Amino acid sequence: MRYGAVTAVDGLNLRVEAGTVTAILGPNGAGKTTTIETCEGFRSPHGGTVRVLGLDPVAQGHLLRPRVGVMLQSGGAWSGARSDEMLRHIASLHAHPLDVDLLIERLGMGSYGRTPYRRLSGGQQQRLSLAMAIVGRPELLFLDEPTAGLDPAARRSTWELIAELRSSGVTTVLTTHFMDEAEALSDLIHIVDAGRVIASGTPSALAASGAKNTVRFTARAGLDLENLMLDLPHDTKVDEIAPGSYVIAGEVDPALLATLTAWCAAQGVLTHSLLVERQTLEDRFLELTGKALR
Ligand SMILES: Nc1ncnc2c1ncn2[C@@H]1O[C@H](COP(=O)(O)OP(=O)(O)OP(=O)(O)O)[C@@H](O)[C@H]1O
Repeated sequence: MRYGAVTAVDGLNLRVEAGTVTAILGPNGAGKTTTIETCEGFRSPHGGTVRVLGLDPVAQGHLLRPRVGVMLQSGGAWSGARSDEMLRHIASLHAHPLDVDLLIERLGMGSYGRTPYRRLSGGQQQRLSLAMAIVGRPELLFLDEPTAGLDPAARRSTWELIAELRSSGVTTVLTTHFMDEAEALSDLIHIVDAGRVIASGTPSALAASGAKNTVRFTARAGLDLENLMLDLPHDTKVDEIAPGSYVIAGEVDPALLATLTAWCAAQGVLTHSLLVERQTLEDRFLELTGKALR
């Protein structure tokens, strides 16, 4: 997919299994929204093949739209329409919509049902957009940053809703910048950068796939680390990052801990604290995509 001279998505391969939640993560400008909008049929790809529920989203959009729910990153609603009116209108376009009153109650939208869309807060607009995406009982949901701007309670209730939809067989593809959200909700995560998928896996497998875990310990300053390294596996790194504060990076397993404590005992060193830190999904994300701002 190109915008003039900018190639936004380039050779991106991605397959989503029915009934699962898939999260697409990536830095700003990575091509997530472009990918989703191409799957929704809003953009015609300049190359490659896109099939959604077996259909071409552009040529067969009329067959696809009734089966798909879409929550855009912003907009998608008439600025002057009241939120309850809008939701009822969208519901009326579907053959078997959800009960609108129940949905309004479920998403806590009752207090602002008569407020025009343009006067809603950012979080209220988000909730209305989510309601509009699911009111038609879609088989497949595309949610572009569904919880951006939501307060913590609304965020959690959105998570619960997505999990319930999954239990009832709905397939969801979402983008997010919240790593905890991707971890909590998704069966599979794809990390996208510069228009390509650069890593895929379950949340736990992805987090565990990169640089190794670390051990931090404190003890007296100035330990003979070269001597310690002789006992540790050769690809292990040991640093004294501040006087008396040490970090070991490498394949952290029970054998490494046993070696470390045995070495300390032999040297007469008492550790004051010893902590094994697991790499998080966010650590892995930053490792893959870099820490520089774009
Ligand atoms: N309408 C457009 N016209 C020109 N360039 C665009 C347009 N939309 C997106 N781009 C460019 O395409 C690239 C991918 O943008 P896209 O919105 O898909 O990224 P994203 O991963 O969704 O980012 P974000 O996390 O910031 O939402 C960026 O370089 C962006 O500047």
